[in-house]
Order: sequence, then C-alpha cells, then structure tokens
Amino acid sequence: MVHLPIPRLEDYSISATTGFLPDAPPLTALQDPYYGPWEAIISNLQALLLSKKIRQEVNKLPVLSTIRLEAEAEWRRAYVILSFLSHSYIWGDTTPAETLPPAISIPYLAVSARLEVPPVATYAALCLWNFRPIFQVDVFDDLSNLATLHTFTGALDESWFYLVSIAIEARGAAILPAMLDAIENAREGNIDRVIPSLQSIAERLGELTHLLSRMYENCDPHIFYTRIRPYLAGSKNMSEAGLPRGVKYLDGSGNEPFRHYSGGSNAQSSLIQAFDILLGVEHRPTGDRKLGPQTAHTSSEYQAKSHNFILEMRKYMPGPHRRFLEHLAKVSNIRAFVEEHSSHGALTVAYDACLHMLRGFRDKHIQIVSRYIVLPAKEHRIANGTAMQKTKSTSPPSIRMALQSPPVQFQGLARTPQQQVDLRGTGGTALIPFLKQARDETGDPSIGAWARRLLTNSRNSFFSRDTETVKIQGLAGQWLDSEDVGGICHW
Ligand code: HEM
Ligand SMILES: N[C@@H](CC(=O)c1ccccc1NC=O)C(=O)O
Repeated sequence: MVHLPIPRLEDYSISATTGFLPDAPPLTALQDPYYGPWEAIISNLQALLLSKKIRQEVNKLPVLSTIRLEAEAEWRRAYVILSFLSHSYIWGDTTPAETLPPAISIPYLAVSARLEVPPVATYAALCLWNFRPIFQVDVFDDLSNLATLHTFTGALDESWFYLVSIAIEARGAAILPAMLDAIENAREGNIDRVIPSLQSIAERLGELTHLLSRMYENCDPHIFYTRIRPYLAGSKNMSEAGLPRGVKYLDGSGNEPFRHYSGGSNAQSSLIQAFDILLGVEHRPTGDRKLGPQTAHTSSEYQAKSHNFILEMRKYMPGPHRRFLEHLAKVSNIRAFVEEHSSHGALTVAYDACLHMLRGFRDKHIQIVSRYIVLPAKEHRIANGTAMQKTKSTSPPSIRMALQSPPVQFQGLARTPQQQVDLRGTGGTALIPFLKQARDETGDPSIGAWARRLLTNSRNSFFSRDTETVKIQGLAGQWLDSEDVGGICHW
C-alpha cells in the first residue's frame, strides 16, 4: 500500500526540542529605529493603561509600513506589539472601542496576512512569541527560567498565566517525535515499538497536567478575572462585554466592515490538538453528542459541515502549524491500529493510558476554569447584588475580601451583567458546556474500558484479562494514579 509520507517537523516550523515554540528566544525589540514609535508605546504600556492615555497616544502614531521587516522573528515581534496595542486600545478605557485607527489596522492586517494568523491577540501573540529565558538561553520548560516580554497589567499573575502555557508547550515538545515514531511503527505493524512510544506519551501528558496545576502558585483567580482577563477578550460574541457589533479596522478605504474574531485561548494551542488527532479523539459542536456507533466514523465529514469551535481555532494558529495538524490528521493511525489489535493487552493499556492522561488534563483544566472564571463571576454577581441567592463560599481569601468590599463595577468581560447569562470564554464559547463535552469526548474509547478501570483502581504490577497477562511494572516500584499527582505515572 502507498502511504502519504509522515510529516517532518522541520517542514512545518516545528522544532524537535521546543515544539511549537520558536527554537531561538523571540526578539525583545525591533532594532530598526524606524519602528521606534511602536517600541516606545509598548515599553510604556502599563502606565498608559493605568492613566487611560493609551488611545490618545496610539492616535498620535504614524502609519508605519511593514516593508522594513525582514526575518521571520521580526514579523513575529511586530505581531506581538500590534496585538498588545490593539487589545489595549479596545479594552483600555471605560467603554470598549469599536474602531482601530489606521496606524494599528494597516500594519496589523499586513503582518497577520504574512504570518497567516488573524489580527487579534492570539495564543501565538501572547504566549508562543512573547517570552524570554532568564539564565539558560535554551531551557524553555522550566518555569523558574522564564519571563514574559509583555503584559497588559505588569502583574506577576499575568506573566505566570502565560508562562504556564509556555512551559507546557516546551515540556510537551518531546511528545511530537514520539508521536511520529508511533505512527511509523504502527504502519510497519511493529507493536513492540508502538507500545513504548505510547507509554512515554502518557507519562509526558501526566507531567503537563502537573504543570497546569502550578497555575495556582502565582496567578490569583480574582486578579485574573477582574484585571487580566478583560484584555484577552476578542470581538466575537462579546455583546455582554459591551462590544455587540464587533470591531472596524480603519484603513482609510471607507469600506471597513465590522469584524469578529475570537480572543486568545489555549484552544489555539497546536500541541493539545495534536494529542487529540494522534489518539483519534473527535470533538463535535457543543450540544451535539455522539448518538451511537453508526455515527462514529462519519464524523470528519460531519465536523467539516458544522460549526466546531476546536476546528475553528486552527484558523488562529500560525499557518505552518495549522498545516501540520491537517497533515497529521491524514496519517493518524494509532486508534485504528489499537482497535485492530484489541486482544493485545499491553498495547491497549498503553493507548488507554494516553487517553486517561489527556482526560485527566481536561479534568484539571475544568477545575481551574471553575476557580478562575465561574466562581469569581458568581462572587461578583453576589457582591453587586445581582445573584438570586448567596451560596456558601469556598473561594480563596482574595475573593472573600472582594465580597466584603463595596460593589465595584468592572469593564469588559468582568462587567456584571444585568441578568444571569451564560459565561463566555475569551474564545466566545459557552464555556462550561463546551469544556465538559470536550472532556467527555476524551477517553470514551470503544476499546478497553477495563484497562481504564485498572489504571485508576489498581496499584498492582500485574493485570490479567482473559488468557493474556499484562505487566505494568512501576520503575520505582510504585504506581501513581493521575488524580493523585496531577498525572505523573511510572511504568
Ligand atoms: C487560569 C487559567 C485558564 C483559564 C481560566 C482557562 C480557560 C479556558 C476557557 C474558558 C476555555 C474555553 C474556550 C474559550 O472560549 O476561550 C479554554 C479552553 C482551553 N484551554 Fe484553557 N484556561 C486556562 C489555562 C489553560 C492552560 C494553561 C492550558 C494548557 C495548555 C489550557 C488549555 C485549554 C485547551 C486545550 C482548551 C480547548 C478545550 C479543550 O481542548 O479541552 N488552558 N480555557
Ligand atoms: N480562554 C481563557 C483565556 C485563555 O485560556 C488564554 C487566553 C490568552 C492566552 C492564553 C490563554 N490561556 C493560557 O493559559 C478565558 O476565557 O479566560
């Protein structure tokens, strides 16, 4: 059989060591003095936001051309600057701005077109291209070695919020070559070599969940909700935040329709989507649950026709990364391979461990979203007297303090709505139904529910099923369950 070649990372601007992060640290400034006016504003961003002078200063900017941008890193730097400036302009005053001036719009549209990303503060603008290593220039997966280049607020909480994702990207990078190896070995029918690749993927996924849970260390939920998050909102589904019509990007043509873009979201991380593709996890539009086995294999066709947020978010990834995922989807064979060899216990267990770990990641994420969005939103409504009834508070002290203070009216996404409305993610989703469905669609394998039970319940080294004996030997002699330690397991 003639197969489509397996993608090569280097063909898609992906590094075998840093994954979707650039392999050299992003530029900290554009060296050409021509771009001095941009650098001057971004280096004073927090002061301009605090004094509400940002619009005044941006309105004075000249319209700069992109003609003097050369290296890819310079285009990325320009995109980072213009993303911070545009969200500061829109959300940095008492009411959101419905128009972006030509000094932002014209270069922003050009830079976005070149990088194949939309003109909005995407995950790439805020995370992938917005960091610097502190001591060791080539270590990106250690949170103590990372700093952000820019934030809206200057708060450590905001830096930490982005840095956790950056560390996850770097730690997850090693999974990419393991994925491609697994696909190659499955093609060749080499079960014994697919298993260790899957085991190492499961183990790494556990480490990523552990990194995710470190969000609590330095990002306070109340600060996140009230001070940081309003700047992250896009222009799509943002009526409640005070932006019902979207945003016009003025370019002087007179023909400038309102545009609607999702704000930054980790759903734009190519890494997490790559796991789904490799493991054959399929996501449907929210509310559209799988009906039965007969629908299982028609879903790609179905997904293409209907609105699907996770697929939609691929348009917000840098062009080469998006194309990598499309290529990966065409060669992804692991799920079919495991189904074909469903009597092979060790293979099934290794595959199910991956699913289990990815599901564990999404479980932990839902817990985080409850603490950083759902609870603060509820406390906020109570503090402003718009909630139906007071509920028992389990919030951290900062939120309890906010409750005791007089009501404060916040702007944008933190604005207290007149009525109880569905909470929206910065990407524009009705967040809890969306995230729960994405979690439920993970680890709903047609095979091996038994293996998942074993992984969760058993601390033994030997499991048996029918006539097969499957050995899972803990390296340190122990088995750690994903829920106990944020997913670190030893084989
Ligand atoms: C305080 C921290 C975080 C909050 C409040 C948060 C919130 C959200 C929300 C509301 C969504 C729904 C999409 C939208 O409308 O924006 C989402 C999606 C998502 N987030 Fe986060 N997030 C946080 C951190 C992270 C981190 C560090 C990661 C890790 C890489 C992550 C991974 C994802 C993924 C993969 C999705 C897409 C849904 C899925 O695949 O399950 N999030 N997040
Ligand atoms: N969707 C999230 C925001 C979010 O996840 C995010 C936004 C911009 C950059 C990175 C993000 N995720 C990072 O940890 C929210 O609704 O607050």
